[in-house]
Formats: sequence, structure tokens, C-alpha cells
Amino acid sequence: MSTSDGERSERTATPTRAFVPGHITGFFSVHPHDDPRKAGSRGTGLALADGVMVTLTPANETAATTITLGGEPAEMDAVTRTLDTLGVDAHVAVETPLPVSAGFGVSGGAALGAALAANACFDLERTENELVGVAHAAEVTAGTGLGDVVAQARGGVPIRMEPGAPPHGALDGIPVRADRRVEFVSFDGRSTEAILGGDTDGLSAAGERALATLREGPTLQRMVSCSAAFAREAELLTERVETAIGAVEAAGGAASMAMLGETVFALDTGLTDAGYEPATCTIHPPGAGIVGIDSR
Ligand SMILES: Nc1ncnc2c1ncn2[C@@H]1O[C@H](COP(=O)(O)OP(=O)(O)O)[C@@H](O)[C@H]1O
Ligand SMILES: CC(C)(COP(=O)(O)O)[C@@H](O)C(=O)O
Repeated sequence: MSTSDGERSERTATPTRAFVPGHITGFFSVHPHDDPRKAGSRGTGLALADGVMVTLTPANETAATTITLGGEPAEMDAVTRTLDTLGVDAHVAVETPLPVSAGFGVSGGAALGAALAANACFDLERTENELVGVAHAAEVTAGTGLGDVVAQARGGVPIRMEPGAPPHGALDGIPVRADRRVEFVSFDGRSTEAILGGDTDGLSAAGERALATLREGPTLQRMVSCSAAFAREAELLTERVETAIGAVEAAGGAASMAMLGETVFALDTGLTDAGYEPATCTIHPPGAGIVGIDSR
């Protein structure tokens, strides 16, 4: 039986919250397509327990969608496009302990969180794959990401075998322990839009080589070493990122750069052992989801 309008509007009154894990891409290749659901990237990354909390509150009838990031008004094209596609207006409050534009997929996380929360809040009756598709297409069209959304929906250590949202893309993953420690140091942000908008042929060739090597022996250790080879071959390293990766490797650890930010990530205590004072986090095996309704 379908929901009556009365029931529907009554259920829209409360804010809804979704959590999306952060996602560090280690390496990737770019696969454009006219249909943004079929466009995307191949590659691999780590889903993190530090992520994006999205609280969505329906806008009243006259108000348009508004977004705050850490309490401050913000523009996030991927979020606006997500809600436009779903045909709803809302206030979207994005909170994250992660740095923005530093390679942690905050924009993709905000878009996916907004899609999941809007579905619950407005009784949109979409499936998870449909919502992932909407957020992925919004993120691709905004130019702020190609593979974060599908990876964040899955969690763990996703391998993006084929580009695009379901049912077009294909994901696999590397099995890992839930509390596996990851450290990171973020020196600065980097505009994903600027890099994706430039010539990505060399980068994509390096990404395809890295994926082929990883598939020969898919382990977490190899994921990081393939990522480091990719970062060097794709010529994406800055001096301080290169220095930090070298220092971790010299101390016997494994590190690489988070795409696309001026950020170094390492397994276990790699950065600490190399003398840095990193932020610490863990790998997050589950994917994104609704976490509860705030009824204040
Ligand atoms: N204060 C801010 N700093 C950086 N980006 C911001 C800020 N507020 C909003 N944004 C938006 O957040 C998005 C960041 O996307 P991106 O560079 O892909 O970063 P991330 O790696 O975190 O996903 C962009 O759409 C940008 O316009
Ligand atoms: C590397 C990137 C293209 C961008 O990632 P971010 O800067 O974190 O939005 C990612 O979406 C991917 O496809 O792997």
C-alpha cells in the first residue's frame, strides 16, 4: 500500500543522520563516460572510521537547499546536485574530523550521506544502489571525485575493478582486520577538480599498471606499495610528501600519498616510527548508513 500524503509530511518533520566513512584513494585511473553513472575510476583505497556525519533537516516550502560544513555555510556542488536529483530541498549539516580537499573523500561522503538521509527523511523509497548511483553521478558531474562514493558505500579496503555506480561498476576488496591502524599527516589541500580537469592520460596509465600489480597479490601491504609506485610514476608527489614517504620506508614501514591531497598515509605506526606526529585512525569495514534520528 502506498504512503498517503498526510503520513509522508508527518514523517518529514525530523532531522535524519547518516555516517559515511572517509576514503583515502591510493591509486586510480580515470574512465570518462557521457553518462556520469558509467563514468568513474578503477583503483583502490582505505575506508576509515573517521568519516562524514551528515544531518539533514527538511527545508520549509519556500527555502532552497543550504549546506554547512563544521557549522559554517559552505558550497558543495556534489551535495546540491544529489538533492536536486532526488527532488528535495533540505538543510545539510556536514561534520567531519577530516581535513577537506586533502584526499579523504569528504565531498563524496557528504553527497552519499545526504542521499541516504534524504531517502529516510522524505520516504523516497529508493534502494541503496539507486542512492549510491545518484550521489556518484552528482560527485562525477561536480568534478570532485570518481570513485569515493562507491568505495564509501562498501567500506573496508575496496578495489574498484570496473568504473561507475551499480550496476555498471564492479567492486572487490582486500580482507583486513577491523581495527587495523592507519596514520596520516596532511600538509595541505589539493583541488581535485583542477587535477581531474587536466590531462590525466599519464596518471591513468600508471593507475592501470598499479591495479594489474595489485591483482597479482592483493594484500594491504601491496596496496600501499603499489600506491607509492603510482604516486611516483604519476608525478603527483610534492617535496614534503616524498620526504615523508621516504622516511616511513627507511624506518621499515609502508606509506603513500592520499589522492588527491597533500597528505601522507601509513599503515600501523609508520609515520610515528619515522618521527612525525600523525593523526591516527582505523580501517572501517562497514559501509555508509543511517545512524539514527535526532528528534530534538
Ligand atoms: N572550507 C572548504 N575548504 C575546502 N573545500 C570546501 C570548503 N567548503 C566547501 N568546499 C567544497 O568541498 C569540496 C571538496 O572536494 P574535494 O576537493 O574533492 O575534497 P575531498 O578530497 O575532501 O573530497 C569542493 O566541492 C569544495 O568546493
Ligand atoms: C582520487 C579521486 C579522483 C578524488 O578523491 P578526493 O580528492 O578525495 O575527492 C577519487 O574520487 C577516486 O576516484 O579515486
